[in-house]
Amino acid sequence: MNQSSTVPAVRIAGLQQTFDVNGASRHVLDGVDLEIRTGETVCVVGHSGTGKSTLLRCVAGLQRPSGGEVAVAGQAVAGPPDDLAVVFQDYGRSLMPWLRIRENVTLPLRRSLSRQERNARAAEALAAVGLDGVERLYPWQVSGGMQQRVAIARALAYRPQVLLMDEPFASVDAQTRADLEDLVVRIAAESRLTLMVVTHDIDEAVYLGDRVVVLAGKPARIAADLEVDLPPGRDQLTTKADPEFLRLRGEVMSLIRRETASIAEGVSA
Ligand SMILES: Nc1ncnc2c1ncn2[C@@H]1O[C@H](COP(=O)(O)OP(=O)(O)OP(=O)(O)O)[C@@H](O)[C@H]1O
Repeated sequence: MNQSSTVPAVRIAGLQQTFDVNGASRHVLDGVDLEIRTGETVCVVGHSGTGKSTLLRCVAGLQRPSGGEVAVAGQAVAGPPDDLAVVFQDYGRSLMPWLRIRENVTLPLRRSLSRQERNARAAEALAAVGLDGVERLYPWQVSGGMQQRVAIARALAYRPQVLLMDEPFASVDAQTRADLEDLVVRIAAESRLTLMVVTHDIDEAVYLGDRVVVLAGKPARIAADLEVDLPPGRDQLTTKADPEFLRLRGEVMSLIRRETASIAEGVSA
């Protein structure tokens, strides 16, 4: 076994995050430990405000943790890592409306590749997300679901080793969401891409993930780290009716419900 296959794609150890809010200290994450293997998809779920996005931002190098360590491909994170891309929920803010779709996709490659190489990458990435022939349109000339595909294509064109997604499908309708979930399942299966997906949606987490991690508590820690033992080749109808899918979904839901109940008790106490 070569050494690179033993180094986790993402390693989070003893992560602490405290924010200073109007002079008061808010302890959000308390000793989070998580390793994600190369090629694995890990979905992070938890109650609203638990610290899921904060955790993702620490991995993306957009938030400096108060304590602990984060490493991507064995390198300590001190700023946005080279081999990592992020897709956010709000495609409307992440795409530049004054740039055509091709230029939006090639934007992160402007310094590193020639125009010809950039355009070839854009064509390949747009084809991978099922968007051939839209290169010359502006983002506002296509639907919301298509805009989120453009944001995913931009991340893929960069050819990252690790892709982070923060509520990537929260702003699209249910059918588009299912299509985008299937797109991500296909991309993850076809590549060695390592994926960390933050989502509110428990069904989505179990459907996409090789593992589902539940973040809970105030301050939050990992309350559960569950292997998703479902057959490969996921399908919206058969996978979501599989007894193992339903069992896992129920387990995650009860963990989050327990958390919601304890927060409510804390508020009324
Ligand atoms: N820069 C910051 N300064 C102060 N507080 C912050 C900051 N970023 C996040 N927080 C607080 O940290 C907590 C966790 O926020 P975070 O956005 O990570 O939660 P989340 O689980 O992603 O929530 P949601 O599911 O609602 O998006 C919240 O109480 C939030 O207000």
